[in-house]
Amino acid sequence: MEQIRTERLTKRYGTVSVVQDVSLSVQQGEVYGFLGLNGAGKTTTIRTLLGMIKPTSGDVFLFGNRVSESGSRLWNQVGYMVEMPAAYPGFTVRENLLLMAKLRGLKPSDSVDRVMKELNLDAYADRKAKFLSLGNMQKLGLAKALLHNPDILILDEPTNALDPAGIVEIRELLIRLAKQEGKTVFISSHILEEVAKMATRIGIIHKGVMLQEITAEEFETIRQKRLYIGVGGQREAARVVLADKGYQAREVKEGLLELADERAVRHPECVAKLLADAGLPLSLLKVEEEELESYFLKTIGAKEVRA
Ligand SMILES: Nc1ncnc2c1ncn2[C@@H]1O[C@H](COP(=O)(O)OP(=O)(O)OP(=O)(O)O)[C@@H](O)[C@H]1O
Repeated sequence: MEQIRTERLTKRYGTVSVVQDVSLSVQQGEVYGFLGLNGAGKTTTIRTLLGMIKPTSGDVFLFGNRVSESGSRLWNQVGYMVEMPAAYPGFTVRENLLLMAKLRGLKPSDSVDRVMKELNLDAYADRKAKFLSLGNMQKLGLAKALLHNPDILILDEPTNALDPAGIVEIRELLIRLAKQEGKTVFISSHILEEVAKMATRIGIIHKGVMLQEITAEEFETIRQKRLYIGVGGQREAARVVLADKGYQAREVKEGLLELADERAVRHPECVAKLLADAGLPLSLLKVEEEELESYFLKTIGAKEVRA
């Protein structure tokens, strides 16, 4: 079931298109990773999804309802966090959540206890918001977004201020919410690796334009793999042996050669044997996937070349 859809969404400020003809669709239970550099148009897209700003043209639908025509009813089923969350600084974590629960007309104790547990905020329940670390502030923001157990979660850079442990925690929480509870999660990020670890689908936006939309599986298969071999001081000798069998090798740093062809990546043992037989034993042999960031930048770069 489709939960989020934009149709040729465009937002212009003056003559500048900050978001240009973005069409995307997110099904129930998906974690959609909306990936782009700073200024790519992620926050603007998210704000239009949430009805906070009006599109210049195009449409936004949540649960099949056009956002511009839907009343406040819609927001009972949507949780969101856009940019750095705010909280009442003099209130404790629990008080902030109780207040939010009250505003949402929820039975406070149940929902507040549940989200504090989900986000491991129990230990900070009685700490005033102004004394929280940036990461815990962000968790408080997420807790507020989850308080009413919404079906759609829309989160702008949700792991921005978190430490590595916090990132893993939030990632696992979001995956669980999607997989086990069927929630639909839309998150923006500028870190490909982060998105790749939790998203079922990834949309890459650059300069307001959607460049590519791929599933997590497609992403795994199109990422280039390379074979790295350590040849010590025998670089030239190794190259000659490899070239003789049709392998192209490039030196990436001293004594380390990189082979990009599929034959080498699929059968590194053949490469190792070939060199060992030639009296050139390897000090290292490993297959590595392309750096995620480089894939991201390549995708963006390709667009720039075409433009
Ligand atoms: N109200 C506005 N008036 C004019 N330009 C704006 C306005 N809001 C955003 N922009 C511009 O739109 C572009 C996209 O901004 P947006 O915040 O959507 O990007 P982003 O991908 O979310 O980046 P970031 O991660 O930095 O928030 C930026 O160049 C920004 O300066």
